[in-house]
Order: sequence, then structure tokens, then C-alpha cells
Amino acid sequence: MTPIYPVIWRDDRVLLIDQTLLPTQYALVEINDYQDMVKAIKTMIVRGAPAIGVAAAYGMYLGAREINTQQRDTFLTQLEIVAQKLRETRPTAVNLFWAISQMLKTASESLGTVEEIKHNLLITAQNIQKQDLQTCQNIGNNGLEILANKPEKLTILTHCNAGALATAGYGTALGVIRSLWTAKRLAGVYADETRPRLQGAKLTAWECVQEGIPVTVITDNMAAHCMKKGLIDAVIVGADRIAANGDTANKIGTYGLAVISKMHQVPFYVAAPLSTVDFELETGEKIPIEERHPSEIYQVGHTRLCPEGVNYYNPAFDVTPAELITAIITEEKVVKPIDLLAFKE
Ligand SMILES: CSC[C@H]1O[C@H](OP(=O)(O)O)[C@H](O)[C@@H]1O
Repeated sequence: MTPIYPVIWRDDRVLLIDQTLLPTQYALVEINDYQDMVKAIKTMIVRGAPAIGVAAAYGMYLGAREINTQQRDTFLTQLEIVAQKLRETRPTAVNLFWAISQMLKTASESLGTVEEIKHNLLITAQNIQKQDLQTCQNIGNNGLEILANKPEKLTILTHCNAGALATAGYGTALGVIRSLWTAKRLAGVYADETRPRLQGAKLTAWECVQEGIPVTVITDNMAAHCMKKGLIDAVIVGADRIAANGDTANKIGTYGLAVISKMHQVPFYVAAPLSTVDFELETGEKIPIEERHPSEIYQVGHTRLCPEGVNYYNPAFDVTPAELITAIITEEKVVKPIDLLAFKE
């Protein structure tokens, strides 16, 4: 099985798997400048909290590469303009902002010439990518440890795509699923299609099929019925931003899934790197929720679903309160939401 890497640094440019074309077409998009990266994040060619963090880091390097000055202060001022354009792409996933701040930190702490700063920025972007891959593998192993304590194989329900495509590789929620599968502790996956952009039906299903993991795609409104029939042993989802108290922003529909999980006493796990925790936010109340274009609701492919004259509301995320979350699977360990603060530096 060839590992899936959504962001690739090769021959001095970035290649992105175009996730808007999957599963019917696998294509790599060449990104040569930071404006292309801004567009790629906005249009979700690359998506998923950690993946857009990695993409933004490379976007910062591509932007730095285009700055033609040897004056340090001028360079740093122009790099901030690149940072702001990348910040404005999508508001919810904190990994994007974390990665940009890591790149700016490298630039401001780098001594030497502007060329040396640019070199250090590339190294930082590559390290962010490498660290995220290792983080996902650690999340996978920690999830295996906490879940594989029963003799029978597990059936896991997941929402959206928190897989290799959403990270530097391996995945967070799907990272746990991959680790369970490798350890022969997994019976199969139920993947919510995840309206309106269908990341579950298109991307999670694609990843599972690539690895031969049995996957059942269901529409989002079937999850409660599946739990009532006893088909689901646990739910594992990703995260875009976690507040200090454990309230978690994730793809729209996650909150509802947490409520029905509670109702059916199905364990509900969030799998996420610590870089997804925003310790500046005490609770999830102030997590910025991205609203996307209504066409994502009223159109599927070239088919229009709704008549003219209809209003729309298209929040891309919702916030699951900490009390509905059984535990958060991080790269360090599995913690109760209330214990997250222990990781605050
Ligand atoms: C590894 S967490 C990925 C996270 O990001 C997704 O959102 P989007 O596809 O809009 O970028 C979704 O919330 C996933 O859980």
C-alpha cells in the first residue's frame, strides 16, 4: 500500500493531491507561488486542519522566496503580508494559524542574510510536515492502546475525513483506524457521507478502499439508526480547533453525532494533535465558525437540488461540548477533556 501524502515538496515546488477530484480522479496540482497556495486552501484542493497547516507553512516559504530584497526589515514586513493572505483563507482550523506563527518565529529568530532566512523557512516547513506525520502515527498507536482492550474486533463510525488526506499523512481519526486495522482489531468502518461536501463518501471511503479496510458509507441521517441497531462500537472524529476546556470544533454534523452517541452510550473520541488545541480560548463559544458558499448545499456536481428563492445557512463546522467527549486521543496520551490544560505550556 503506497502511503497517501496530500502535500509533497518535490523539485523545489509543492505538489498537492487535488482532493476536489477524488475519488474518481487522482491528480497532483503544482503550486509554485503563495497565491496558488491561498487559492488551493480556499477552494479545498487541500483541506483538513493539519494538512492546511502544512500547506500554509509551504505557502509561507513560497511567499518568502518571491520577496526580492536583502533588507531584513523589508523582508519581514513583506513576509507578514504573505502571512495575512494565508490567514484569511479559512478561519476555523487553528493548525493554519499555528503553522504560520511557527514560520514567522523562524524568520524573526533567524540571524544572517535574507537568503539564510529563506533557507531556514524551508527547513521549518519540512519539519512541520515531518512532525505532523509522526504525530499522527503516535495518535494512531495511543488510540489502539485505549480501544483494543476487548477480544472482539471493533466497528468504528467516523465523520468527514480526518485521514491521511487531512494531515501530513496517516491521519488522526483514520490514523487510529489504520492502527486498529494493522493490529487486526478492526472489523470495519462506517463513514458518514458528511454533507454538504461529502468528505466521508468521497475521501474517507477512498482512503479505506486504498488500504482494503472494509468501509460502509451511510448518509448522515442514518447514524442514529446504526447505533440503535448496535452496529457501532465507537465513534472517532478529527478536530479543527479544541478550546482549553475540551470543547471541540469539527465538521458540521459532529455535534449531532456526539449527542446520539451519548444517547446510545457509544464512546465518542476526538483524535487530534496538541497543535489543534487553542489554549487562548477557555471554551468553544468563541471558536470562529467558517460559513461557506450556499452552492455547496443547493448543488451536487452539476445537479441543482433546490428551487430559486430559497435561503441558505452553510456553517462548515459545529462545536461539540467537552461533556459529550469520552476522551481526546493526542500524540502524547489519551486524556479526558478536563485534563487538556495539563499540556498548556
Ligand atoms: C484531521 S482533522 C480534519 C478535519 O478537517 C475537516 O474539515 P475540512 O474538510 O472542511 O477541512 C474536518 O472537520 C475534519 O475532521
